[in-house]
Amino acid sequence: MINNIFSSFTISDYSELFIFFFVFYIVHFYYFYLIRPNPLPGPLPLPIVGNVIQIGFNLISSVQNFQSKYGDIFEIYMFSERQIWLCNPSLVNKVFTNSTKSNYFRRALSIQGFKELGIDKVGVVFNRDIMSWRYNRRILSYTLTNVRVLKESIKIVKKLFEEIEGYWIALNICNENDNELMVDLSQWTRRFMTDLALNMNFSEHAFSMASYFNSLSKNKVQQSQEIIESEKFLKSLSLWVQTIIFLMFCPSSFIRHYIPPFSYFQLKFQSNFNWLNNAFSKIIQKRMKEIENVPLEKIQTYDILTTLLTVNIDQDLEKNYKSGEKIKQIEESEITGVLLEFFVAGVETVLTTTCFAIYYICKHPLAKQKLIQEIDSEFPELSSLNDMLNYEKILNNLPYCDAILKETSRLGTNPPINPREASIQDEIDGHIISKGSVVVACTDAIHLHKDYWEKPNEFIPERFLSKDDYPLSYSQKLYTFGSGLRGCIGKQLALIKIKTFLVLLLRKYDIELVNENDSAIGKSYALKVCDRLLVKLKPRKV
Ligand code: HEM
Repeated sequence: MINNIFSSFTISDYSELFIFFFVFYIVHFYYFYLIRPNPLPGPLPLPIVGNVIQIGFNLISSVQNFQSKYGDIFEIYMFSERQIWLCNPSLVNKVFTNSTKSNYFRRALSIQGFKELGIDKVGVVFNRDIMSWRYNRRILSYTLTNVRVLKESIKIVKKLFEEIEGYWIALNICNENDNELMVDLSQWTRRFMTDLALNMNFSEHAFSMASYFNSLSKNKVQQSQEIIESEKFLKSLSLWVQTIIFLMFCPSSFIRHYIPPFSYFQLKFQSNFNWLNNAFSKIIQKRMKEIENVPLEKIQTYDILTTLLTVNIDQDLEKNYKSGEKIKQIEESEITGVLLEFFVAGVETVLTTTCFAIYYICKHPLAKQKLIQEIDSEFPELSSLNDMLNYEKILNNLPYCDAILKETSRLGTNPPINPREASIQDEIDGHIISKGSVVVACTDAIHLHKDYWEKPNEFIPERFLSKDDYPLSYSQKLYTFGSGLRGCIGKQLALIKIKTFLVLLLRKYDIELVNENDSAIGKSYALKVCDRLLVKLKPRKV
């Protein structure tokens, strides 16, 4: 019977049917939109895509536009998901609380693609299993704040800085006439921080600086098998970061698997993920064998992998472990997950902060001068600079450098938003937040809020030093590393890496922007990025 009805249909009947269903869908969509519970101001969503088209390719400026139109709290539809965006420090206290009873404990990343790869159950960043997250976080916090690991990071920065200087010298930076060299510091820093992360994670030398040097110089570093392998590994890691972004912004499993070109990317990313897992597994197995029969006190490598593998026999951790539970060894699949996360969370953030800081001090000569004075007075002997660079000094004796980094990351907040999920029904600023809602702390907007920051768009590191001139408690409103239970566990390590790099660079080189009008801060879809930082470097004569 139904067959008979359809077979009698003409093309115009099909068109009318389509139009009918389409109009029905639109009316249904807006009817339910208009009667939604707990409405907030916000842009009118379109069916299926929500506000994605209004946001376009620039999330950061869209937040600013929405904030100026709708105020500090508004709603956005990412496809069909309603999200509540918060752009005021007074609204995010609950999100960033330290309380273990936090209602916003889970990061809002219930993403089908993450489930398909299994990364929603390992590590910490994307882990949605609270028990496993809690266990991993404790072990990782211990690892990333371990004094031996932090001291080791200073050693590796020094070693890699010697390597980078070698390339600069070969590129003729230090010739006798003191000719200065023009370098794109964003490219060099990208390679430096990537090699640093690989060194820190595995104690394996990486070659992305060498390979970059080869692309610039006629006198190439020998293209060994190691360089080629390392390049392959680094490309694969960069694809991995793209995988995460792809999965976050293309949530539909059907589209990813069956609709070109998404299906092409899905396949490419999946096989890259398999390749990386395999590569990590080989490294982990090899290291396990190396340390198998060595007593803990004899182990001299303090990279992150070794620390994770020996965590169950480390007495310091046992002492800190209050619950009395026995520490079990962290599993191989977990270690792979964790190390992959560190590349997503800990490379781009570190390198952009470093580049932005250099950019801002070049734009603000007075701040540069104060920073150089601080560094010179702390590390007076250039000849013995390497011996003087120690953990305590880097950590505690550079308050102006700390203020510069705070101000830099306030203006260049990365990531600019922090999405969390409400675990129970709650209330923020008199608005009901229903269970499961996604609440987004817009940290970039918070850091530029005109009611909370004096001259919010200006670079004033002093605001983090002087309580008299700047009466508001600024540091408490700074969420560059997040805050509370899900706050960044790599903060100390990141600061040590960046500060050591800055000390070495500024103690040895005069640095200026090639073009004063260049802006180092570019924008990708969801991150502030530094694609180009052209500077002139000249060895200092002190
Ligand atoms: C300047 C550099 C860095 C910045 C600006 C930064 C920023 C952040 C932010 C904003 C969060 C989210 C916090 C929250 O939700 O409250 C975070 C989380 C995290 N970061 Fe960083 N980070 C940096 C460096 C690093 C490094 C070097 C590592 C590791 C090697 C790292 C590992 C992590 C991890 C594992 C988390 C997730 C913690 C959890 O979910 O429990 N970060 N980071």
